[in-house]
Amino acid sequence: MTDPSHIRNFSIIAHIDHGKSTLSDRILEMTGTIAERDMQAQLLDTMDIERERGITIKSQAVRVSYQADDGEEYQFNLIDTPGHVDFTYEVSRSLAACEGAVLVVDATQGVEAQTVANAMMAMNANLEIIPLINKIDLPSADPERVRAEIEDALAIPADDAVLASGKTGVGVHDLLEAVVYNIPAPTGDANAPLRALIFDSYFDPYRGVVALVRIVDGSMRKGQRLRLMASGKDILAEEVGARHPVEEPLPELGVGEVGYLVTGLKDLVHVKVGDTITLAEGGVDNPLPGYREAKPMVYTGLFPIESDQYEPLKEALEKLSLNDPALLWEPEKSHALGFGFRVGFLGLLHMEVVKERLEREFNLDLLATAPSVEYHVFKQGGEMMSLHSPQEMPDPGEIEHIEEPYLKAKILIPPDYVGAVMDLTVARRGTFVTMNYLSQNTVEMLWEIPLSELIMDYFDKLKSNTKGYASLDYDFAGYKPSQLVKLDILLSGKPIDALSFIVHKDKAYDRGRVLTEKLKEIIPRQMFEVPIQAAIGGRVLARETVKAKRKDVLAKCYGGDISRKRKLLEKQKQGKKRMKAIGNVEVPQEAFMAILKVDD
Ligand SMILES: Nc1nc2c(ncn2[C@@H]2O[C@H](COP(=O)(O)OP(=O)(O)OP(=O)(O)O)[C@@H](O)[C@H]2O)c(=O)[nH]1
Repeated sequence: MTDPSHIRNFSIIAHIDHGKSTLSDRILEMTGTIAERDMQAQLLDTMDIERERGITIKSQAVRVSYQADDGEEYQFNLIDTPGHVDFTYEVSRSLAACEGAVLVVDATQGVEAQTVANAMMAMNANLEIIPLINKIDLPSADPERVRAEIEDALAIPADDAVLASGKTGVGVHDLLEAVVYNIPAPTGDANAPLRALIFDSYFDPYRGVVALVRIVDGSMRKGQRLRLMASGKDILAEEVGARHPVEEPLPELGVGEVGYLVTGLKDLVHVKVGDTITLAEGGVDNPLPGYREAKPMVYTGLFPIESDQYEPLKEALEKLSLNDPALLWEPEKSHALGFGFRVGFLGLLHMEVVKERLEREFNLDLLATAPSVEYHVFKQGGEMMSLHSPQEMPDPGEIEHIEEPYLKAKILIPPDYVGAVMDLTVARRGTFVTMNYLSQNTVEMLWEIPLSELIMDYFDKLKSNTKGYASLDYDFAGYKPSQLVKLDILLSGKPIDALSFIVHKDKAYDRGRVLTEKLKEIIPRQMFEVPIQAAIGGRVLARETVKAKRKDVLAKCYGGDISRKRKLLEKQKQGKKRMKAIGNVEVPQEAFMAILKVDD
């Protein structure tokens, strides 16, 4: 057990890609936690997908010993947090376990939307913030401009901001010293009964559920009987210890320490992140303040391409949810696609990551329908139903009104792009709220925008309309009434439930027209003509036709070049993987996502 005066618990927070993970790697290396030869880039990003995409999805906690210039040895508990807005809730959990935060700002990019959002979260959690201007090795780095931006935009004094490069290691020693001197040591009552905060949890196939904990009062020992206060569940502490990041068992965890607890439970539901752990006997009555639970924002249908993969898909979802409380799912049946699941995600990135994991780690071929949000449909007579899928939409005659989720969106841009953001966001039914200058180079615009519009490729459009300068952060604002209708897509005259979507009345015609044009490009020619129609109720708004196939594909090869012929067949086969026969029409995956890509 370390004396709390020699413990420092901190998070590293930043806008995406500003270099948190690289900086964490360097800290592990420079404190000798990981020998250089064992160093793998982005060590804390343990999931394959995290490493490949260079993004952090799950928070990670690691304990580091640091021999400071004052000759004393300190225990640092460093918590790497995700930067993407989908995973904001992970950041808030991590912050609750810390006394301080290192706010990383890229010296070439300056303050961006999630820099502001994360800094706000850290301030609200009363953390001591150490600003760090990163990537100063880059020729385009402009630390003085960024220093001014941190002060103007965030009101954080930045005279003493650490100048560093996670890549070369310069400035990292300064950072470690700043952590010792600026971040307060944890305080807590060692003699009081145990109170510990669960800030993360995961499922270990051999040991069951492991909770990551921060001890606030008292201590936690192996063999103790403990109580999870929110779920009322009693457990036996099978093992406690610290992560370096390899787990090292310890006899006990004391005040201020961060570590892990092997709970012996087989189910993640009882181990709620944000819950307080106390003693089963003689414990406390008042839990620590919890924090917000993750709630899915977008829903999509996931269907196996081969119907015999339904059970394996269910098992895979069960396994993934063990480790991802934010993932919600229920069975869904589509006339067009058969049996599958409606799955709720925190956002589009979360959705992509989960789909990719299901396909890669569980070897499944899946078809995903276009993401949708949760609508509130008020029926005549007052009953409210939550709609996760356009297919569940009641008949218009039964509906009194519909409400949809809105977001408060914050967009940071250089002043030149205000007009471009206005045009795009108004076209997406956004309502302008206010705008102010954070600094000479940065304008902050606040908007209210329907979530359904945001998930339709809004961010990519925003980026391309502002030459990549815009950054975006958002928060749930609440539900508002909206004039929404269900748009059906018909192939060969039959409505295809899995292709229908919900759209604002005023946009229905345009979106229907663009979508039928897109589908005409996407759906391959078949042996017969395929009419594509967009309709509301029985009224057709737009129509296109996929012409019948004229020749055999192989005819193109003139019988000569064998390798080309093989390649062509190979290509066809791969294409097939992502196709699903709906009636007698082969429909590729892109058709389901085409609605997200309609231009305004
Ligand atoms: N030149 C230079 N590049 C850096 C430095 N730090 C990080 N990078 C690069 O910047 C990119 C993003 O770095 P990451 O460490 O993955 O950023 P992150 O903030 O952890 O990103 P998320 O986990 O996705 O939020 C990578 O390509 C890094 O190689 C630095 O100090 N100098």
